Amino acid sequence: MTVNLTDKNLLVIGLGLIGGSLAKACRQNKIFASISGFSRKAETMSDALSLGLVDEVSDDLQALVSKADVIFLAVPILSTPIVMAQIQPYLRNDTIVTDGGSVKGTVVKAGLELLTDAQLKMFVPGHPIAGSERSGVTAADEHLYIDHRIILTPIAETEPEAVQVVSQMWKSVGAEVDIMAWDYHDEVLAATSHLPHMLAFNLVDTLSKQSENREIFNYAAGGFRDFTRIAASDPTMWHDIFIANHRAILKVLDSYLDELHKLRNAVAVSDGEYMKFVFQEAKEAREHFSEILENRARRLQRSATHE
Ligand SMILES: NC(=O)C1=CN([C@@H]2O[C@H](COP(=O)(O)OP(=O)(O)OC[C@H]3O[C@@H](n4cnc5c(N)ncnc54)[C@H](O)[C@@H]3O)[C@@H](O)[C@H]2O)C=CC1
Ligand SMILES: O=C(O)C(=O)Cc1ccc(O)cc1
Repeated sequence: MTVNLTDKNLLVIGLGLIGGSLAKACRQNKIFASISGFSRKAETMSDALSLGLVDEVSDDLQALVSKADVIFLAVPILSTPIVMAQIQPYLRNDTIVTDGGSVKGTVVKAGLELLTDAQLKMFVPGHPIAGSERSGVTAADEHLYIDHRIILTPIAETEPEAVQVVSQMWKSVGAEVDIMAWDYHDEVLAATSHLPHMLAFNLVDTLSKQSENREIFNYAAGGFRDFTRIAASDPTMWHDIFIANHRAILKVLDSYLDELHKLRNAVAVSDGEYMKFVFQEAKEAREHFSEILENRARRLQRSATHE
């Protein structure tokens, strides 16, 4: 079912990479009747206005929230409960509240604690699996979400109609929407996103502290260059993610450390057979992953040509 968003107002709170990109894409594609923006710093709000990301900004959060039909929260994950508490008194019962935070447990918990029963019906936690190491209002990119997945994690109280509106918003900017339970989301993302970021921060920090290894940055190519890109991600955002999802991250980190120790021992005793076994399994996993990605690209291509 297609939902009409063209008579609705979108309010984006947090005008950085994720919020700014959604606002810009929705504005350029004329998805909503109007797009309002709010961010902590006045300078970010005036930049968002002059960069054409939003139609209006204001420091009057009450007025913005009162007229919003859909509110997208795109602030660091530990700031999300604070912002939710600020907007809650002004939410209408038909205003949809959604977000883009990388950890869903914290957002779901905040919603359950702060929102009324009526407001919970309109609560649709979400997470775009799209982004980069860049942050801030100037990083906003209207193409960011094209062909990327968005995970929505509605709770038992969420009305299907609210999920439909949020799905429609994301599809309108070129994304694909998946629905998942919030706790499963946090476990999956701990493994696929949070652990790799931890390894990148740790590896780049470790090597940069070894003065004799400074030279290696001059020769950073291929794999290590990718690690350095990820290690340039925003420290506040990742501080919040590691605190918010620590239980799931520790679980996957511990099993990773066990496997790393086994590989270390194989290197120590030159157990080539074990090494080859691990490398071969990893290669096969990557080939399987590439196949999934290619099939997905073909599927997206087919649905684009049929539209
Ligand atoms: N950067 C990425 O690649 C991705 C980030 N996310 C999630 O999206 C959310 C936003 O991340 P980014 O856009 O990358 O961060 P960002 O740093 O680019 O933007 C965040 C914005 O929120 C503002 N802000 C912070 N606290 C605020 C408050 N209390 N009230 C109002 N505004 C406030 C900041 O001033 C900034 O303008 C985070 O929860 C993050 O986990 C999700 C997917 C990808
Ligand atoms: O830059 C990268 O490689 C990313 O992985 C971006 C990213 C960061 C955080 C998320 O929650 C989702 C995507």
